[in-house]
Amino acid sequence: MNRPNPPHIVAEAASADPRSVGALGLLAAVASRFSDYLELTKPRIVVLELIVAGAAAALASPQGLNVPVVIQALAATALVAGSASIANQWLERRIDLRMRRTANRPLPAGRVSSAEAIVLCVATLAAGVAWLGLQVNWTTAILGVASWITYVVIYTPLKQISSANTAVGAVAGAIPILMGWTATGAPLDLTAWTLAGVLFLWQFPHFMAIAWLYRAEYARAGHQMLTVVDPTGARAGVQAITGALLLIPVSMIPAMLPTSGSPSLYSLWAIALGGVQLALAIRFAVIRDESSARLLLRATLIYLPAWMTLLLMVSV
Ligand code: HEM
Ligand SMILES: CC(C)=CCC/C(C)=C/CC/C(C)=C/COP(=O)(O)OP(=O)(O)O
Repeated sequence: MNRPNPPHIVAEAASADPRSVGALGLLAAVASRFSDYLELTKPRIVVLELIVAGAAAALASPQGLNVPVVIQALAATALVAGSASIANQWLERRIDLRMRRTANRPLPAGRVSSAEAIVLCVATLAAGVAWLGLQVNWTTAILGVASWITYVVIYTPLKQISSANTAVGAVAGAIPILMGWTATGAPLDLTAWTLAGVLFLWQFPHFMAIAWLYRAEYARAGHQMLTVVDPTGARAGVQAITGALLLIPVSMIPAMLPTSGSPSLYSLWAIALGGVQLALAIRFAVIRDESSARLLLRATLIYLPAWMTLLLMVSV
């Protein structure tokens, strides 16, 4: 809201019709407000969650996807996930001021008020849960509430208390893939739990790289991340490797199930993808410098959509 306009906009505005300036100014104000609200929802995490949930829905519907229902499930999941991130940022609005990465977020920077954030949080949660329950099914709605509670009520305060927070956050982060599955009406079978298992394990290499990159900031904020508890990074390296390693056999399970079309092709690619991620986790654990952490983080962000694409390509 308080961002100054670039000079060319100010100059153009000065010579324009006052009515159009008013309209333009209003439009700019609305757009800026909307972008602050959007930022509160951590949209990039939501988008990746929706990609994996959408892929899970496709995998759960070998007979063909019920597109209108799945689109509604994804939109409603985005509302619930967005609400969780708003609640997380509201709870951490003072703590976030202590980290450069988060200090300019809409709440700590004062661009959005507490009252606005609370209204948005409650409205998106209520709309998302009702939408899921009434238009999709109540199993998916309950999973959404479970993920919201795990993230907001357990994970967020636990960040200040114990490095076990990451495992709890990983549960919250893995639930949306189950939501994509149940949105189709399919029961939670071994394949569904396997997908959730991969997403759960994936978060260890993903986050240990981040925990290393921002270890000084986390320490300043009082967050008990593993790289704060053990500043050498050795334990973070072990957790990154453990997650990346266990993920390979778990990601193999779909190849053994009857729903899989080309098991050997799938296995080969899944081992290759998981292998690259594991190699980078080992490199990070051994070197423990900024570039090895950044490379691992980038690899994790590629792994997930690549693995889901692979699953979709080879499944029935
Ligand atoms: C324990 C669980 C997790 C933790 C603690 C965590 C934490 C973080 C943090 C702090 C960042 C920002 C990194 C930066 O600013 O450089 C980040 C980036 C990201 N995370 Fe996670 N994350 C977790 C799980 C997930 C899950 C489940 C997803 C989605 C499936 C996800 C998707 C992303 C994406 C797409 C980015 C890049 C976004 C950007 O560029 O800002 N994360 N994560
Ligand atoms: C349907 C539903 C409720 C889905 C929830 C999905 C979701 C928001 C997953 C996030 C996983 C996670 C632990 C992110 C890090 O938060 P952080 O607080 O460590 O990140 P920060 O330091 O950037 O705030």
